[in-house]
Amino acid sequence: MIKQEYLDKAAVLIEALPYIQRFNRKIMVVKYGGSAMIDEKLKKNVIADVVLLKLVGFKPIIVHGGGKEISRWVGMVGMEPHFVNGLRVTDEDTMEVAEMVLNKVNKELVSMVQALGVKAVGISGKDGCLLGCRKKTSGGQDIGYVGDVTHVDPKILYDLLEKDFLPVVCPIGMDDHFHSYNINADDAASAIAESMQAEKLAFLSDIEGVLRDKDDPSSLISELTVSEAEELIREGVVGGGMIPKLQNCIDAINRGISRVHILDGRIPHCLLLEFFTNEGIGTAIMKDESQKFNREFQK
Ligand SMILES: Nc1ncnc2c1ncn2[C@@H]1O[C@H](COP(=O)(O)OP(=O)(O)O)[C@@H](O)[C@H]1O
Ligand SMILES: CC(=O)N[C@@H](CCC(=O)OP(=O)(O)O)C(=O)O
Repeated sequence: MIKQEYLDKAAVLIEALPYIQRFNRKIMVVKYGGSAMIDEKLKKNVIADVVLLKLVGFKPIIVHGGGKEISRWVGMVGMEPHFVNGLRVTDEDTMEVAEMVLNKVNKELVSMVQALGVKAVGISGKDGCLLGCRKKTSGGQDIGYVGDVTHVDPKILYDLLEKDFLPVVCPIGMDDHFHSYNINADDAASAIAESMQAEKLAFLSDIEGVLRDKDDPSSLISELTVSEAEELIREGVVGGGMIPKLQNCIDAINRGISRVHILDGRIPHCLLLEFFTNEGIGTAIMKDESQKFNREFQK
């Protein structure tokens, strides 16, 4: 007997067939945040969705975080994690731990993809000079080896896609002097999506999407134009990590990505439901002139 979960997936995909054909071979960047990697089953669900996207003809690229795991290891080696405006203060020791942990998470995700029969290659932003950066400061404050992406060289990603590999990228970059920097994974994902003019950019987090009241999941805003998103930031409706995330979405749209999505990576089949159903499950952000309330499979 066929398992119900496969039948559900098949139903979503059958409904989405015209869309799948229209966007065949288009690049999708999926930012998979550490807060949505809470257990093995959920991780497997997300990876299964990404693999399915690849099998039906898209070209997905995973850019992952691992903030929670880095903090756990920083604690294990007897240091205290510190953040300024959501960015990890990264001294030399922290940089070493962050790079080790992100590489570990990277290879775990690669294994999970490969366990489903699709070949993946895990790289950091240092490989092939993918992510060039310079030292970032936060409000004039020195926060150590935190990088601002200044340049993306996507050649390595095009080469991997061309050879049919699924790229898995961790957010470590290099400056002009080949020093390693810790880059916020949202920044890395949007920089990559912009440089490749991806069809889609999706941020998987541990919240339903953008909420009018952050403690009330039923206040989910399903669709937002850039102006509305800017207003939510100005009015203080969004706070914490959602401010830079939404700003990244706005910037990505202003730089040519047509739709960007913020969704809950803890929901089974979140990517399929967001991309391939008219209602979606998260928040879709789009240009001001886009047609709202008619996702038409997120045109
Ligand atoms: N209006 C809002 N809607 C949704 N999330 C919000 C809002 N305001 C603040 N947040 C916070 O932003 C967080 C998401 O950002 P962040 O923790 O940086 O995500 P991630 O670690 O997955 O990249 C949510 O968990 C929530 O606590
Ligand atoms: C500079 C900075 O803060 N870098 C992040 C990189 C990982 C990340 O962004 O992970 P999530 O997506 O899981 O938050 C960090 O060290 O936590």
